[in-house]
Amino acid sequence: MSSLEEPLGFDKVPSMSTIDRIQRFSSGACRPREDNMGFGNCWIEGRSCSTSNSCSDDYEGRETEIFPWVRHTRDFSQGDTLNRRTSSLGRNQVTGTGCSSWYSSDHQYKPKSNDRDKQDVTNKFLKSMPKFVKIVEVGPRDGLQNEKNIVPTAVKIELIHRLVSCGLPVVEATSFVSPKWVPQLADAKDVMGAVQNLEGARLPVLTPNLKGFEAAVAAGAKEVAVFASASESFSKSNINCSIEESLARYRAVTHAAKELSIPVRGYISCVVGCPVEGAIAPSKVAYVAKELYDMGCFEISLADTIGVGTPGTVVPMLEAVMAVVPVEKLAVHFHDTYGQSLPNILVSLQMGISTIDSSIAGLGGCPYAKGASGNVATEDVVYMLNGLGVKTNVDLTKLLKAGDFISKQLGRPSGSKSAIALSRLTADASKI
Ligand SMILES: CC(C)(COP(=O)([O-])OP(=O)([O-])OC[C@H]1O[C@@H](n2cnc3c(N)ncnc32)[C@H](O)[C@@H]1OP(=O)([O-])[O-])[C@@H](O)C(=O)NCCC(=O)NCCSC(=O)C[C@@](C)(O)CC(=O)[O-]
Repeated sequence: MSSLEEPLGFDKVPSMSTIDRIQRFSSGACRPREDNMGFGNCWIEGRSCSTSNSCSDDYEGRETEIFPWVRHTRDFSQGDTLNRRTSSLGRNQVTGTGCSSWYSSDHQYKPKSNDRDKQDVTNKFLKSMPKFVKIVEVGPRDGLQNEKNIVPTAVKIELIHRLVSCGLPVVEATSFVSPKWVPQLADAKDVMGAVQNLEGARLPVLTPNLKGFEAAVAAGAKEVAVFASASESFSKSNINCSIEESLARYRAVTHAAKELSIPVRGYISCVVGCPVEGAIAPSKVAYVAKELYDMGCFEISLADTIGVGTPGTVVPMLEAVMAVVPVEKLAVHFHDTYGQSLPNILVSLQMGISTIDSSIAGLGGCPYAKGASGNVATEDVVYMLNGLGVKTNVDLTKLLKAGDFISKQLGRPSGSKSAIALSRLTADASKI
């Protein structure tokens, strides 16, 4: 068994208990870290991209807007069973019409008024949640870059349209990388050309160097992402250069992007484990994060490329990164190889992160990371966030349809557990 086949656990990090760490970070989740605001210019964040969406001020006004699942007043006698169930199932919320089941009010947790201790526990773990989470959908790019059979361009374009119509604020469209390295996305120019004027979502693309950046801009991209690694070995295998060389390339990209007022997101791969090097030190991740932030990336997405992280390793990694980059500039990107994505997302939320990457139907994987499986499924993330009462502005019913569409195109079942469970529920309901 390689070291990576063992879950990376809490025993690998120094003293302080996980709960202590979570508590330390959760109380200040909404506030900028004044002690760390002195570096890293934020020039790139001019447009509508709100990364401070964990703040309730930011959110308050939006509740009256377009959160379809927030409303519980549909007339279910008219047959809107799926919407009813998908909008309420994950939560302690009862919208039922007589069908008594495990999610009825009998099963809600209701602390008694004199039961302050229990109420304190609930508050401790749930009150620190951000009010709103921005989901960055990476399916069309991360999801499709690893497919054995190349997905037709028209299907990619249709998928992007469907995802945007779900209310997802960001849909990563494709990559302007070498077609020799990633033939699956060799049609980047055609995909971008077809969606560049699509409204309702930002559509960033991956660019590994200046050549890719120029091609992306020429094709109509209005936002890009660069992708570094916390592991030397992975940097070599993914982009054929060292970490330092990659940072120099990305400085050239962010410089060119600044001239054109194009926002640049920065990814860091292998933030807890690398397929070659094993466990990665949090300090290495923090180093790369600070470099990307200082060169002007408006957001840093921390990627557990091979999905080996557990809350035991994710918490200290986030702690190290949050010491050098403000929490509202961070996103998390989990692959679900060991089924750890949702617990990892949960602790990330508790630590104040409010931007989550995910992929429709759990598609995904990196062609240069042996053992990397799909990303956490967007449907599962939205289901959990609904359950926590955290807003996303994403319509789960439409999301399920988009997941169904791409799963059928790929000829395999969805990788989303929520999608599978909810589709059974719909099938059962239609028999009633
Ligand atoms: C970075 C390179 C290009 C270096 O590749 P290289 O071979 O070292 O590049 P080079 O500069 O020596 O050039 C070789 C050839 O590639 C061409 N070339 C050079 N750049 C480009 C470009 N942008 N677009 C198109 N062509 C390009 C260049 O013009 C030349 O063409 P030739 O003269 O031989 O005909 C290559 O390694 C590459 O494309 N790697 C991309 C790998 C990749 O896309 N991986 C998956 C995405 S990252 C990921 O999934 C992780 C993430 C983000 O999701 C987070 C996580 O979960 O970890």
